[in-house]
Amino acid sequence: MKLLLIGYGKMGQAIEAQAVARGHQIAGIVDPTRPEVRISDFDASSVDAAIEFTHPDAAFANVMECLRQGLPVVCGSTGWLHHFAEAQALCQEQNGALFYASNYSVGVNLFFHFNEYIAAKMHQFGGYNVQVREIHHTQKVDQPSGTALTAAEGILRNFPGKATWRNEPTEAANELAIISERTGQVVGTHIVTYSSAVDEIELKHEAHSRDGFVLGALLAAEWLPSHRGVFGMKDLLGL
Ligand SMILES: NC(=O)C1=CN([C@@H]2O[C@H](COP(=O)(O)OP(=O)(O)OC[C@H]3O[C@@H](n4cnc5c(N)ncnc54)[C@H](OP(=O)(O)O)[C@@H]3O)[C@@H](O)[C@H]2O)C=CC1
Ligand SMILES: O=C(O)C1=N[C@H](C(=O)O)C[C@H](O)C1
Repeated sequence: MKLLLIGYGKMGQAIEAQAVARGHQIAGIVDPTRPEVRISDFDASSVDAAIEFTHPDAAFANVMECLRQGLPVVCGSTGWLHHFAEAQALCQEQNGALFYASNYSVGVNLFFHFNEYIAAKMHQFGGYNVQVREIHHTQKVDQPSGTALTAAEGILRNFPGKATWRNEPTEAANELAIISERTGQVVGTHIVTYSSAVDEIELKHEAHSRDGFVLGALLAAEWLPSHRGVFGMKDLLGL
């Protein structure tokens, strides 16, 4: 496949290495270090899929540009989902293809799945409070992480005692606390804790490297060109 990489930081560079190892060609790399290369230089005749891992302030414009150029786009950037409905609308209007996941790791998507099941059971039996904690490297610009937000949304859908989330400890029973920590080079750790007066249950995902995110993004890029619409990891993994 011919892939366009948008963003050539930690994820973009890791994706390039695994993509080449899987037999793909890199049709172009769009990044501030290469101002001469633009998304508008590419279309469906030169690129099978674009993979976007940039910055919360850049992702929306990049995704919109890909859709306008008729490029299937796999986006992993976090912190821009307040614009997601606009991207969905353009995708539908253009009969395009957009894939988004706050986390491309297969393990994290199983973690989301089990977390929703546990949240529903915990609420059913009562007596438990719940909290989300995420730990990342100090270069991360958005907070809470996209993954923590997806986990929190899964809890809010299944644990009716919680109505909203707050990115700090909270005493309000109807608020779900998301605690964010930034330290060292931590790739990404997410912990959901259910605690009662008598015990505690923890669901934890710890990424040992970026390889799991990269593999998931490449699987999405290989799957997306034969589909039309807006998709996520549940579609890819059949969860
Ligand atoms: N969904 C998932 O599974 C994962 C998501 N992420 C998310 O992906 C994003 C990128 O992460 P990561 O690679 O670690 O970040 P990095 O900061 O290492 O890399 C981002 C790159 O994008 C570049 N960039 C900034 N603006 C633009 C633009 N308008 N067009 C093209 N490139 C641009 C940056 O350039 P410069 O430095 O010059 O600004 C930098 O080279 C983050 O939002 C992160 O949260 C990360 C890992 C997994
Ligand atoms: O910025 C990162 O590094 C990561 N971002 C994603 C997020 O915000 O959840 C996914 C992963 O945790 C790494």
